[in-house]
Amino acid sequence: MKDILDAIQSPDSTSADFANLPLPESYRAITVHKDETEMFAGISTRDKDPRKSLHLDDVPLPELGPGEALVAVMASSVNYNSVWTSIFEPLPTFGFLERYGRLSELTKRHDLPYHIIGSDLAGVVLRTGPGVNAWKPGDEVVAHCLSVELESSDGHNDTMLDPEQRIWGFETNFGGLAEIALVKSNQLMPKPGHLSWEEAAAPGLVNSTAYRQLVSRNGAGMKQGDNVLIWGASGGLGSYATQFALAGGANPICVVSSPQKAEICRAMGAEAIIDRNAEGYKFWKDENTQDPKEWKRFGKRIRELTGGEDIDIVFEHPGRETFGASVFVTRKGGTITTCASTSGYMHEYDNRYLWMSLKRIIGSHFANYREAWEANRLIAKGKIHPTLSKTYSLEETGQAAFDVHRNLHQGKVGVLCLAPEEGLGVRDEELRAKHIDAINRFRNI
Ligand SMILES: C/C=C/C(=O)SCCNC(=O)CCNC(=O)[C@H](O)C(C)(C)COP(=O)(O)OP(=O)(O)OC[C@H]1O[C@@H](n2cnc3c(N)ncnc32)[C@H](O)[C@@H]1OP(=O)(O)O
Ligand SMILES: NC(=O)C1=CN([C@@H]2O[C@H](COP(=O)(O)OP(=O)(O)OC[C@H]3O[C@@H](n4cnc5c(N)ncnc54)[C@H](OP(=O)(O)O)[C@@H]3O)[C@@H](O)[C@H]2O)C=CC1
Repeated sequence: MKDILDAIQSPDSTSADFANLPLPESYRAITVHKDETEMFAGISTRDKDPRKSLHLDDVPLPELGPGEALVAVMASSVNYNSVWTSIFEPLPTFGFLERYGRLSELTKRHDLPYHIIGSDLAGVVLRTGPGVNAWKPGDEVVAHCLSVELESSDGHNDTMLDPEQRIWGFETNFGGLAEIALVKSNQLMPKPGHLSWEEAAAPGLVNSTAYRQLVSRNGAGMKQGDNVLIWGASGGLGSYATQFALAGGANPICVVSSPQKAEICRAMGAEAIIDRNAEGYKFWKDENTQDPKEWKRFGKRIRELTGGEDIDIVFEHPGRETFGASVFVTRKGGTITTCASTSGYMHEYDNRYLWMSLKRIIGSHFANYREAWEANRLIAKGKIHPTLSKTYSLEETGQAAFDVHRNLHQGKVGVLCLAPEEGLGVRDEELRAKHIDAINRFRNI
C-alpha cells in the first residue's frame, strides 16, 4: 500500500508506473458483519451506536471484472446511508448483497459475510477490467454511486429506472470507506482539480441527489424566482440544495435547528431562514395526531419571509415529522419532492390540500449517469462548492457516523482513507484561489 501511496504522491508517476504496481492481497476497509445484524435488537433508533457496529477490517482484494475498475481511495465521506447500514435499519443491507449475488457468476463476489460500505470516493485508478477504454491506471477520479446493469430497456432513457439499479457501497459490496474500492467504470468521473482529495470526495452522493431532486426535469425542475423550502438546509443534502437554489436564481427558504446553522445559510447567501428549534414548531400533538394549527403558523412565517408568497417547491427528506406541513405550505400547483424519510417512512398528510390545490408529490432517488456527471461538472467549474466541515481518519469512521446519526455535524463529514493528511491532491491552484472562501465555508464550525 505504501508503494501505491508513493506513486500517487509523486508528480513523476506515469500511467505505466501505476499499471505495473503490484496490487496488495488485502486492504483495510470499514465493514458491518452479517452475524451482528441483531446486535441492536430492542434498542431505540437513536441509541443504536454506529461505533459498535462499524469495524475496520483487513479484507481480501476482490477479483476485477469486465467494465470495472479498482481505485486507490484517498478520501471518502460519510453519508446517511452508511448510518442506516450501521444501525441495520430499515433493514440489514446483507439482503441486498444476497439478492445481487444471485444475479450472475460475477456478482456472487458481493455476497459476503461482511459488507464494505461507503458511497463516495476520490482517488486514483489502479487497474481497469476488460472493455474499459475511457479510464486508465493513474487517472485521478471521483466515483458516483449509481450501479446499474442496463440489460433491460427500462433504464435506457433514465439509468435510475434500471430494474437492477443499486447504490454502490449500500446495495453492493466493496464501497468507498476503504483503502481500495471496486466500481463499475461508468461510475468514474474526473476529480475536480481545484479540490483536495477530501473536498472532492464530499459532494458526490448528496450533490447529485439534490441536483436531480431540485434542478433536473426528472425532479422538481426548479426555475428562476421559485420559492424553495429546504429542510436541513445546512446538512448533507440541504447544503447543496441551498447552493442550487441560489445559483439558479431561486429563493431558498432554509429550515435549520440552531443559530449557528442559520449563520452558515446566511454565509452561503440565503436570506430567508427559519430556526425550527427557536420557533418551536410541533407538527405532531402526539405520536398519531398532527396539529394543522402548527402547519398554519409555519406557513404564516414563510409568508412573512417571502412577502406573502407560498412555496413552489419543497425539498423534503425528514419525512413523517414534516411531511404534513410540507404538503400544506406548498402553493397551488406546487411540488413536494422527496428522497427520504429520516424521521419515519409512514407519512401522513391531509390529501384535501393536495388534490384541491393541484399539488404534486415527486419521488426522487440519487441521480442518473448524466445527472451525476452534470452535478460533478458544476463542482469542477467552481459553481457549486463542497460543504466539508471536518475530516476523520479511517479508524474514526464509527465516530464520524455517530456524529451524523446524532445530527452533531455540519454539511458533510469527510474520511481520509489513504491520504496521510488533509489538503493534498490540489492540481489547479488558480481556480482554488478564486473560490477559497466558499470552499472553506463549512470548515471547523
Ligand atoms: C443515495 C442514497 C440514498 C439513501 O440514503 S436512501 C435511504 C436509505 N435507504 C432506505 O432506507 C431503503 C432501504 N430499502 C428498503 O427498505 C427496501 O428495499 C424497499 C422497501 C425499498 C423494497 O423492499 P423489498 O422487500 O426489497 O422489495 P419489494 O419490492 O417489496 O419485494 C417484495 C415482494 O413484493 C413483490 N412485489 C413488488 N411489487 C409488487 C406489485 N406491484 N404487486 C405485487 N407484488 C409486488 C416482489 O415481487 C417481491 O416478491 P417476492 O418476495 O416473492 O420475490
Ligand atoms: N434517496 C436518495 O438518493 C438520498 C437519500 N438521502 C437520505 O436523506 C436523508 C438526509 O440525508 P443528509 O442530508 O445527508 O443528512 P444530514 O443529517 O446531513 O442532514 C439532514 C438534516 O435534516 C434535518 N432534519 C433531520 N431530522 C429532522 C426532522 N425530524 N425535522 C426537520 N428537520 C430534520 C437536520 O437539520 P436541522 O437540524 O438543521 O434542521 C439534518 O441536519 C437521510 O435519510 C438519507 O438517507 C440522502 C442522500 C440521497
